[in-house]
Amino acid sequence: MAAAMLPVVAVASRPLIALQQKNGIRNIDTPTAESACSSSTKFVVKGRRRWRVEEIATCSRNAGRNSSFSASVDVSLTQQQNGRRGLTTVATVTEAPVESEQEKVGDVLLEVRGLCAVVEATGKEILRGVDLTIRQGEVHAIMGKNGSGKSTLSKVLVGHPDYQVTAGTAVYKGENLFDKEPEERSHAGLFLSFQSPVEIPGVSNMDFLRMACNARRASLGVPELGPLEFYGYLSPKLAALNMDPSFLDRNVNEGFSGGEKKRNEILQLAVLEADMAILDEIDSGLDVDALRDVASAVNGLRKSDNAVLMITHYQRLLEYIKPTYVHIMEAGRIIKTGDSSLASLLEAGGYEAIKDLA
Ligand SMILES: Nc1ncnc2c1ncn2[C@@H]1O[C@H](COP(=O)(O)OP(=O)(O)OP(=O)(O)O)[C@@H](O)[C@H]1O
Repeated sequence: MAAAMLPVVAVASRPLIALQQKNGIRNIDTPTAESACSSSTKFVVKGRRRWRVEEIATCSRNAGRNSSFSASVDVSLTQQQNGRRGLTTVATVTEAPVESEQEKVGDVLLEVRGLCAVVEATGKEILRGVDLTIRQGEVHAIMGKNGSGKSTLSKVLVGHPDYQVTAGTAVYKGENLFDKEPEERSHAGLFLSFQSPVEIPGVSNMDFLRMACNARRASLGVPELGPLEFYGYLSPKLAALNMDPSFLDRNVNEGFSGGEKKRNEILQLAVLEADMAILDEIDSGLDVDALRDVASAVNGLRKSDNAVLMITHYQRLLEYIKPTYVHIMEAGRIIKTGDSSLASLLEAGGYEAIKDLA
């Protein structure tokens, strides 16, 4: 039986996160996971009865996502009967990135586990076990067929009274989100832009925005803004959205066109400087210019310590606001997660195209 102690060369010291044995080689022992990829590591290769392992031929490394590396360990073998030489890959090793090379990964902002929710009035189950982790600095997009539960998820997270949580957890900034009243969630920086923003007759947009802004500032322990100061704070945000100042004097969303309502939602987001913005179909009903304005305003608000969760049906929005992850929701669950290529696949081939993806 061939057995050899093989030095693995030229692989930096990184924690081993996966070792896959190839080509019929069994029992590749690594001393410890930690040292598996260090230059002094020796693999014990057994199991090729008629082949003698000569030496490591190559040990190549490829950069992968998140600065991880995969190493392919090749050895040259000699067939004992006839001396024929061959080359085979005996293992692929996936290494975690060393600390200095790691992309900055933000702290977890929102962690949802096994979330189930029903319509309060009827008991109809809509969410059937949603799992979702959102870190600071990330943009998540949720796509899915009509009626799959996307809006319900966003409304449950902000505490909409139409829904009752029946199972699961949601931890936001380390605290149980469901222990908080909707208002407290908002003060804690959770923001939902509604798919169909409501009109508030009798309340001027300016007063509404200042009230919301000051409530958030009070909860953060920073001084409230008077009318003049607030106008100074608001003006650049209004300009970023290409909104006419006359919108401030009108009642909240009253008589606004669909696109104007969406811009107004993002103006609210900008004023509140939310940490976790949930944007439910902000692209619906927007003309091309409005979509660009709204998307660039959202991009302008992104920081390393906040995050965005957007619900959309179309890849178009994701061309402007680049997602870190794209999730597909079906029947009240997230059934697939990937990068923006998932949205491209969906756009090209519909939901049928992603049905069979692993
Ligand atoms: N308050 C409610 N009362 C009754 N049914 C509801 C209620 N809220 C949601 N539903 C139902 O739950 C399902 C999911 O609705 P939801 O709005 O979350 O879907 P969605 O994925 O956002 O759909 P769309 O892409 O069409 O906006 C739908 O069948 C909807 O009719």
